Amino acid sequence: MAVTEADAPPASEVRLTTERLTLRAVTPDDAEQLHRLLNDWEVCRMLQAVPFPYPRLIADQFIADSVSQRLDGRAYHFAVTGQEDGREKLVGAVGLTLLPGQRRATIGYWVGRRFWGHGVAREATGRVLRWALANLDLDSVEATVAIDNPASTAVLRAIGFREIGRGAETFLSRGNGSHSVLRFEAARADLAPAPTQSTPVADSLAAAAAPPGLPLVLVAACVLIDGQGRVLIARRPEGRAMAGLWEFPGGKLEPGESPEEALIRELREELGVDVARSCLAPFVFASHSYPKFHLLMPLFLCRRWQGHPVAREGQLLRWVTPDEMMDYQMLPADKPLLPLLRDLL
Ligand SMILES: Nc1nc2c([nH]c(=O)n2[C@H]2C[C@H](O)[C@@H](COP(=O)(O)OP(=O)(O)OP(=O)(O)O)O2)c(=O)[nH]1
Ligand SMILES: [Mg+2]
Repeated sequence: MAVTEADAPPASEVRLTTERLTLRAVTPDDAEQLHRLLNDWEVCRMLQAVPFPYPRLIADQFIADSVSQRLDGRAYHFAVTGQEDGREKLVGAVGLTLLPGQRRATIGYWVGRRFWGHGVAREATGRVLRWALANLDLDSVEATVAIDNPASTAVLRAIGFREIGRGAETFLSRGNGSHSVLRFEAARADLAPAPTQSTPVADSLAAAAAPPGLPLVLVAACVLIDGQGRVLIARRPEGRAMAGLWEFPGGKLEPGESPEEALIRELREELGVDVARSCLAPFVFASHSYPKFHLLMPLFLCRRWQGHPVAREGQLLRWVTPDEMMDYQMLPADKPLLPLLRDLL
């Protein structure tokens, strides 16, 4: 998919933090510590592609490969570091490898033995997973765990991975033959905090309009159209439900608001632009059942506004032609609307 991230920091420079840890690109300076931590039978025997003993030369080679893979966007190997006596200390690594052309990736991780039992794998791997689903063109991430590795299985389940099957794989450190493994997968819905709030307006309509049991959520959204017939789309940022998917600017109605009022407020909050009510033309609406709520979303068109749209809420913005828009992974409710928009423009 031809989605360039020119206005986002290049993924090769990504540095992620958690409460206790920093995750950054592996560099040649990590080789010595990495070799010391990984050249440990208890660590190696759980990793498929790591021999035991683990020669220093292979550590150097792994680091050189991971630098070039990161630059090409093929894989992201993070050094997981913590602070000890005021100094940065390597504690483990997390690697994410993209499966070309598939919107899927595999993830793997290890933690040095002396750092076991502190939730490092869970904290670091969960962080990379959330970043990846929000910022790379992915819909799911897979992991494989040796059947005799219950600690790692628990890590994956805690992060939100689901078991999807069993299989057999070779493990370099364990010699010939294949060994039983469990396969896991995590998609956006396994991570995202489900949006639960609905407005009083929505609540009062819910019984009539939504499928049984699903609260109705009212959202107003807008297609901003520029002088060249391009439309503005936004990528939902990390931390939001369905992060990483693209949408039209807008948001939920607050109590007492009309859709137009909500939209004028949202466009100011999200993009810093001012829109007059008379410049909002109703176009179509989306009616879509998500797992936890039913969405009813009027979509307006707008060709005139004041100010230059800027991302005020950490979202990524993109002006796209209607044809280009088809290459973006839009929110599920928006998909039926796209051909209508393309016909219009
Ligand atoms: N803005 C917008 N929301 C959409 C679109 N398609 C679609 O399914 N939605 C859904 C995603 C969300 O569940 C919901 C909008 O909720 P939101 O979380 O963005 O709402 P908001 O901007 O008011 O943000 P917040 O204050 O609740 O954090 O509508 C779309 O094209 N634009
Ligand atoms: Mg919004």
